[in-house]
Amino acid sequence: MKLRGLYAITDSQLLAGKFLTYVEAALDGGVTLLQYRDKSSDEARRLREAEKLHELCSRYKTRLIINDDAELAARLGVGVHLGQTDGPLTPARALLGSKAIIGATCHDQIELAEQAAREGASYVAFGRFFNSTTKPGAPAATLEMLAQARTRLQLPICVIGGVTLDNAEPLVAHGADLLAVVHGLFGADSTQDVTRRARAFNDLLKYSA
Ligand SMILES: Cc1ncc(COP(=O)(O)OP(=O)(O)O)c(N)n1
Ligand SMILES: Cc1ncsc1CCOP(=O)(O)O
Ligand SMILES: [Mg+2]
Repeated sequence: MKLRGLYAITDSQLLAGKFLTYVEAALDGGVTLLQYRDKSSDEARRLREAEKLHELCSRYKTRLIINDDAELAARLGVGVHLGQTDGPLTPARALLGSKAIIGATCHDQIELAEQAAREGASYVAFGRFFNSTTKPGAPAATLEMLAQARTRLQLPICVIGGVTLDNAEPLVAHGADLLAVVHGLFGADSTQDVTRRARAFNDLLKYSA
């Protein structure tokens, strides 16, 4: 399976009161991966929301990824995204099986990505590339690092952090396969604009590979 396209990531604050309508609008425009990212510890709500997203993703044939929580991913039979402090990849792979999509945060370090590849990651994520209101303190990565990573890694490369329609093109030109976006997608004023943005992100990835 080729992992290339828009990687939409939910944000519980930004999507308050419009969670499912905005997510469905994005799916309508085309989403390769959807990540459920909720940093709260309300486990019951997290399970409920993840189940709803799972249903929606099944309808749109989009793969769901759970941020941070391999146990919840296993419960739903979906993928997981793990940061450097979210637990090791090898047991997550054993828990979720060989077909699950498992992503790893690598900040700006190609060595972390090479290690993640050895441990069975399905894609590696670098960033933040731009200022991010969602995660302002994330370590900064550069286009030069991305180009280097492209030459050294066989895995799909995901880029994250302040990605918008106005700044995504150089990321694609330097080797990104997946554009991971929160505000640049869900910060729209209407569902119609979310769908338009999703289509436009996908168009950026269509013609180069
Ligand atoms: C696609 C993608 N890339 C990076 C991250 C960041 O993961 P992490 O460093 O664990 O930070 P949190 O998102 O958990 O705050 C991500 N979630 N998704
Ligand atoms: C989770 C995460 N990791 C690095 S930046 C970031 C936030 C991405 O959100 P936005 O697209 O709004 O900058
Ligand atoms: Mg994490």
